[in-house]
Amino acid sequence: MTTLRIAGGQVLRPDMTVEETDVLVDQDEGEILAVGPADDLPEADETLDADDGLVIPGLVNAHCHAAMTLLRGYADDKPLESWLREDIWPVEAELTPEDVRAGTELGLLEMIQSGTTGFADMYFHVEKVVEAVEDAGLRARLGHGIVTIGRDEAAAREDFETSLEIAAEFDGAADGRISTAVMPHSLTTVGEEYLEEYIPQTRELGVPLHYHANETEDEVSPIVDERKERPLSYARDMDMTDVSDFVAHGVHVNETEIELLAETGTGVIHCPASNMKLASGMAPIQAMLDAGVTVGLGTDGTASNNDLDMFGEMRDAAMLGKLASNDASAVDAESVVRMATEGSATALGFNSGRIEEGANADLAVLDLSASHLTPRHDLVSHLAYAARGSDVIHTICDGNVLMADKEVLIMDERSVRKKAEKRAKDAIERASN
Ligand SMILES: CSC[C@H]1O[C@@H](n2cnc3c(O)ncnc32)[C@H](O)[C@@H]1O
Ligand SMILES: [Zn+2]
Repeated sequence: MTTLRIAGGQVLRPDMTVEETDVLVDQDEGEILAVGPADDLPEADETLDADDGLVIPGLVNAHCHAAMTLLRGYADDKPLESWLREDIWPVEAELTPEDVRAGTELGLLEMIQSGTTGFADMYFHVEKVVEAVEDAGLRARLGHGIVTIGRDEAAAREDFETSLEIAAEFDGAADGRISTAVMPHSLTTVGEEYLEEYIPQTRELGVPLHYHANETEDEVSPIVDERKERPLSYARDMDMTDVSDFVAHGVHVNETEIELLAETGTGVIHCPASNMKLASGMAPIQAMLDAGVTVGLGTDGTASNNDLDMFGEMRDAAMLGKLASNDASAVDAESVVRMATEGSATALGFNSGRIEEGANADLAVLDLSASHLTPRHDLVSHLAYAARGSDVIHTICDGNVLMADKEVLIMDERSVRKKAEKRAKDAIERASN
């Protein structure tokens, strides 16, 4: 057995207490072997110094489109519908498989540098996303996003079938770090006839569903007008609210839908920065937490955020949650730290997000010596309100050190950035011709 010790740090435990202790990792199994004082643990093959640092579970970005790093800053300050149709989709139509690979690599680099070790991704050319994740050493639930509106029947069927094939082919890839889901884009961009036909096949395959739901009012009202029922009630009718399923956004949900989410165990991935930037609305997160809904946290794509820093997302979630509830005690520091760790991991079906024996060895270490983290009254407060992705010094996933002392070991940072820069410019140029 090859072992790694993360030594001398303050460690965030699952009950949100912080204790000075060491973490011992079995690198072959990619699991945490033990958490305990240095003197009680056996010697390890390798040691990572966490002195003056805070050891946390690797953050889990439970909804994103990693390759959209290519579109960061390309189209800002517009609402969802026109942003997608006028700006984003025309460029995405030009993206080649190698563009998706380059954009995903850039996204993964940013994740590693900011302490994210796991994520869920909905995109296309997913075989390239798989390659990038395999090489970068992260953990991910991946899927091909299905859109049927505006497509003829053959193309719509092909899209759904691609999603099923991708989910079947890559589930368990990269030694189990990659799992999959079938990913209809949303309840308004995929036709009912296709959901009726293909959701039973998804269930047979045994993978979860992931889709955008109740993101904007404009997305809710056509469903309510046409069907006289709420979107998530329609989703339940379509067998799309299993305990393994998770929806992105859940901004415009009413009390009945919150109950439905809690009863079925369907996860909700809160994306506060995207919701603010696209002016989609304020999700009732405290009400969902009170009802017992599994709530995770995601950045969405970098074209609507504009970064993949989960520390920023925690802060945004806490701030927006208070505003939405008109209550300063709502969505407190502990709640957002839980969302970004255990909540997201549970929604995605990962055995991560907790530093305890038997959990995946997915970890991040922050340098606490920065002026913006001084004094240290409450480290959970610092995680939620004061820390930044750039405070992360070490990132470990599946027991492997991906970044040590801020040096990314798994990819060549400069060439990843250079390649993405060129491919982004070329794709936008092709789209404007
Ligand atoms: C078909 S692959 C996924 C698809 O989703 C688009 N997208 C990015 N952000 C959002 C969002 O907030 N709501 C809905 N759709 C979004 C992305 O551009 C891809 O086309
Ligand atoms: Zn999205």
